[in-house]
Amino acid sequence: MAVPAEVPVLEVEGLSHRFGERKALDGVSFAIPAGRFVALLGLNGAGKTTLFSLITRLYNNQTGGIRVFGVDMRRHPARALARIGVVFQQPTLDPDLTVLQNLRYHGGLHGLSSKRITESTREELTRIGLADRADERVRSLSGGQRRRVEIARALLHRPDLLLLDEPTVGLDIELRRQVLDHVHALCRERGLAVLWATHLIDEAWADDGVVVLHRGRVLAAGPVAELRAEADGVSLGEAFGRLTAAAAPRGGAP
Ligand SMILES: Nc1ncnc2c1ncn2[C@@H]1O[C@H](COP(=O)(O)OP(=O)(O)OP(=O)(O)O)[C@@H](O)[C@H]1O
Repeated sequence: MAVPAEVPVLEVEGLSHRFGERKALDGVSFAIPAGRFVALLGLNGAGKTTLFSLITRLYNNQTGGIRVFGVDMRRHPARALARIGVVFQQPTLDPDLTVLQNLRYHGGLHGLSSKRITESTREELTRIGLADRADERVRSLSGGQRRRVEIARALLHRPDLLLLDEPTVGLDIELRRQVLDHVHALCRERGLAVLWATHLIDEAWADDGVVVLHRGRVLAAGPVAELRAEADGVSLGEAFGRLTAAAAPRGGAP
């Protein structure tokens, strides 16, 4: 179905979430258009994983709305979720299965036909340069290769939005750069919208978008360049530091 270019791939509006007395998210709003890489920057406990859990419907949103290409997550969860791919914080590949078996299993869970799984796995493995490792056990791959297989797996059903929750944890500098390069290329070449949660400032590049999440609130959202310009041209790290330092501590338990 053709979608007007102006409809954001992801719209989050006024989203709040509590764990008992603890407010983990407080009126979170932002949008991501097609082809955009957006870094969700936040310190530990900022609410990044809670936000991902709401977007992937692990939790029901209590207040506010989530729309994927205009499809309301609460009213039409299956339609909205079908357009999302997710890479979790913790590795979720089975190390004793081969790369291909891991991918085929996931494709089956998404209800893809055997033919479509074969086509998609071939395409994705070629894209990440691991087509010749398809029949090896995941255990024999490096950390960076495993991460790329997880990204390939998340793309098998051809989603429009890719969510990655701190996907470079445990990777060295070179592997981190490779994974970042790979995901940026997916945005450019395939028009994928990406939400990349991280506490590492340098993972947001100059041309990316950024959402600064702090203690459950969005302190800033927009292009990295705009955020820096508003802070008199300082680095993103400095701008982030100023924003979070200026934010008044919230009442109640953090
Ligand atoms: N299941 C839960 N029950 C109670 N409190 C929770 C639960 N999950 C998260 N929280 C709290 O909600 C807040 C946000 O946590 P969340 O895990 O979303 O942050 P985060 O930005 O992903 O942090 P990290 O970078 O450490 O993973 C924290 O105060 C956390 O303690």
